[in-house]
Amino acid sequence: MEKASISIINSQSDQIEKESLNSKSESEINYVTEPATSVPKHDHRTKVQLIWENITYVIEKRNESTQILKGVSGQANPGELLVIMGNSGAGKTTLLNILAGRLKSLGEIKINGTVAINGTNIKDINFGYYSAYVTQEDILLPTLTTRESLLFSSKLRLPGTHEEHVQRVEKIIEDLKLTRVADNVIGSVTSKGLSGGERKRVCIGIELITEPLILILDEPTSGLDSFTAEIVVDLLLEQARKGRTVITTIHQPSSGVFSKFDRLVLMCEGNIIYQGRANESRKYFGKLGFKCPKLMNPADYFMRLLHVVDRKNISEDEKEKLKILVSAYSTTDPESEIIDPSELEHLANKIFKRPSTQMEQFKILFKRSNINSRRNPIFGRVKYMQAIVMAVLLDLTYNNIGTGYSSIQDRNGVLFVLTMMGGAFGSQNSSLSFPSELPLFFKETKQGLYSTISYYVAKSIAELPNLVMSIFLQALIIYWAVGLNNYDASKFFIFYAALLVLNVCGTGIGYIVGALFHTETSAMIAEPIFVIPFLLFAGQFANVDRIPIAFRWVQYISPFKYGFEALCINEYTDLNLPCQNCDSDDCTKCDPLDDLAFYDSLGESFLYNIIIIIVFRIIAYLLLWITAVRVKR
Ligand SMILES: Nc1ncnc2c1ncn2[C@@H]1O[C@H](COP(=O)(O)OP(=O)(O)OP(=O)(O)O)[C@@H](O)[C@H]1O
Repeated sequence: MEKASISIINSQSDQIEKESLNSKSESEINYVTEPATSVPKHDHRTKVQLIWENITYVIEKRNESTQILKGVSGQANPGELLVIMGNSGAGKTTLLNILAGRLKSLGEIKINGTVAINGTNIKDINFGYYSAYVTQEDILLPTLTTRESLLFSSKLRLPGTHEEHVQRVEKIIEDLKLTRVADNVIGSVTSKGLSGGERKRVCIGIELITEPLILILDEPTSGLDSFTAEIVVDLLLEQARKGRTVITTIHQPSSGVFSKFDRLVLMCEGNIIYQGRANESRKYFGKLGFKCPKLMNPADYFMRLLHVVDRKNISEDEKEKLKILVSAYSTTDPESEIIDPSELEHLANKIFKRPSTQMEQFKILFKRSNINSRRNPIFGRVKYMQAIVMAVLLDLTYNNIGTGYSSIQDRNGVLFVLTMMGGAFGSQNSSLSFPSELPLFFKETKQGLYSTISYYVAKSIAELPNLVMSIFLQALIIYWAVGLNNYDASKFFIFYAALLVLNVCGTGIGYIVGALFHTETSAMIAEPIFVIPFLLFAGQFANVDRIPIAFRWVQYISPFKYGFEALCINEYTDLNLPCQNCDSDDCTKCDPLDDLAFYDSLGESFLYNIIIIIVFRIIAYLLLWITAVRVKR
């Protein structure tokens, strides 16, 4: 589309709206320069037209250049639902991401062309402030309810009092017809929750919180049945009718859904081959000789028409068809309406402000993580179950350990198993903690809703209470059933503290694994690779001279070494145990600590593990921060 061909049409209604806008005070209209006020943030009467011109997307790999988008131009108008369709691999998602400002030239990817809203290049403004992007995947916390998901998002995105947030959320729940499921948990593949359509509506609702002027969606109806898909499309139409500019890709719409589209962009092999009113598309292709049978869904017909069997070896017939479609399109003059560019001149040079301070972010994220760790079985039920089952098993094995000679071996055994469990279980559970939330973290961090440090600190602290409680229960059951320290109550709390510190060290290893491996499966597989060396090279579970020289240093940073040491020092100090089987009082007294070659004091072994906790957590934070920086790019 030539820019020159775009004329300014000021319809009567636009004029009336402009006049009413003009009658408002400057502060009311100019929401852009005053973002930190209360609702509503955007004035709906502000209309935004998105125009993209001559967009090319080229991948240059090893002297080979692949052109994915071949200089496409077009426009999306306020008050309309624009749907992008095309064959698989046509470049729909690529174009959508460029329009949303989510793709930039980087490395082998070269992007050219301009995307502008009302004459302002989106590169010159904080586009995310005016637009919202709904991803194809539903990125939500499965443990939160619909209402909670919207409320936390509202608090993270906008300033305002609790009452204002509640009011805004209730309105969205009502508008999106989610009242019936407002207090139902989102759920996931493994735990039943909302239906696919309801989940999609929650995702859209979350993006509507900031009242964006442009709503961009990637395949919002994927995986939904035709009835549910129609509900979602109706919702998008409602949003468009409120004055928003709505752009979406849609895969296989039913004829009912297709008939609802306002405008249609059809793509084939990186070209736009139709752009205009959806209800005129059938006629357009008919004129070109591609007649859609009367009873056939036009969307199905177009998909068949645009289908390319093998992109690398396009057949002569397909080439001919593509040539006709591309050349016919370039000679058409797609309808052109444009909003007066002066209307949003104030969009330029907009400086985005985070809606909340670090402390506010921390408080909101802490509350959200707290609910998640209470409801997520990995951090809640599973942790308690693990702790109690292992405690019972140890009790059955070491019950009433006594103070005889053989109890030394048993004590070493029970303390060793506890050491292993403490580090390994702590690490295993928390290695899944980040991956389960990373998609949401990436999305929100990309939107600039909070800093990595606020998220990290809030999450680490929120996950502690379950750990503290479950380890306390475990310690309580084991200590008294086994008869550790000959039932000396004063030493119970040191025993518990040593176990807890060890578990917290383990969670540090888990966080590092989770921050390095971004999916639950890869984190689960990688976790033992990180834990076992700490165990194997701790210097106590294999003779030091067996450990390869290159790995001997590992013992000095092994939480297992200091954890086991602390448990043993607490156990054997002041406990008189005979060195051989003998019943008399003058049996030689043993010093198991000497046999174990423990030369640190109790305080030192605690201190070293506390240092390890701090260092591991800093490493995990840095890894997460690096990932977040990469995602933002
Ligand atoms: N970074 C990239 N590296 C290599 N190829 C890419 C890259 N990005 C996109 N492509 C290729 O560009 C083409 C268009 O991709 P895009 O995801 O935009 O297609 P689409 O029309 O959305 O397809 P679908 O409907 O199947 O999702 C595809 O062949 C894809 O493999």
